[in-house]
Amino acid sequence: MDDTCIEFDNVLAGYGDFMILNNLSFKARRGKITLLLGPNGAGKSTVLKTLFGLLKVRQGRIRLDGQDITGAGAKELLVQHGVAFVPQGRNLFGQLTVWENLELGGITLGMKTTHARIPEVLELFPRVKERLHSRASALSGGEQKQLEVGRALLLRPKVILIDEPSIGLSPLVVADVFRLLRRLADEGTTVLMVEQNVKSALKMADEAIALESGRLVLQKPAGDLLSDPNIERLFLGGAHAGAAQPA
Ligand SMILES: Nc1ncnc2c1ncn2[C@@H]1O[C@H](COP(=O)(O)OP(=O)(O)OP(=O)(O)O)[C@@H](O)[C@H]1O
Repeated sequence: MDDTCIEFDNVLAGYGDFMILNNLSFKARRGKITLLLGPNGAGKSTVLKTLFGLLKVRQGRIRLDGQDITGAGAKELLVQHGVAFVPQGRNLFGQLTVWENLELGGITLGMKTTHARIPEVLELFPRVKERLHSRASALSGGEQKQLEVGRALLLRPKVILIDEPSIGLSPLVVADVFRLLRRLADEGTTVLMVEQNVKSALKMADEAIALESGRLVLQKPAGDLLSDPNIERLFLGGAHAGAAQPA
């Protein structure tokens, strides 16, 4: 059986007249964690935004479980196709409480279903659970990221797009977030993630995709890349770091 969940087929997309994804094609498997790598500006975040309908696809197709979703908007993707997007940075309503942020996350479900699901989600995040009535802005960075992931999980998504979840978090919290993503994938959720913390992310991911100038330059099992002696040169010092060394 074909286990492709996400498929980019020759996708051209960008901002205004400036194209960032240049005929990008790749596949990500169902129930796996696929990591998007590449130098700054390669188009990694743009892949997530384009998939989530925030950028227009100028050419090519995007498919989800074989269904053409090209041109679908964020709301349709979220509600009808079960795609959740956790963008980079802070995306909570800081003045509202943890509970209120969760209620807003479930707005498309209706309050009855949302209230029934909130306790399930909180079981995953004991520290957030203890602070239900605190303002979201009063939580630590790690707790806020956990709340954002929890808010996305309320919708029981089949696909999670997550952009640099480790930014601003301590290594211990990053490990918690990665463990959670691993567990979700093992339970069948497809995860497509951008992460600068390349070595830690490769340890928990299944597959790695590398972009350069909006094109696919490599797709490999994450473990193979982790043991590749060129990894430092390729992804930790920028794609051209080796070439830039003085003779
Ligand atoms: N809203 C925007 N308007 C115009 N150009 C943008 C916008 N957002 C991003 N870009 C440009 O698109 C290119 C790709 O950006 P993107 O954020 O996808 O890269 P990235 O691979 O995720 O990089 P990074 O690792 O630095 O986050 C960059 O040149 C960036 O300047």
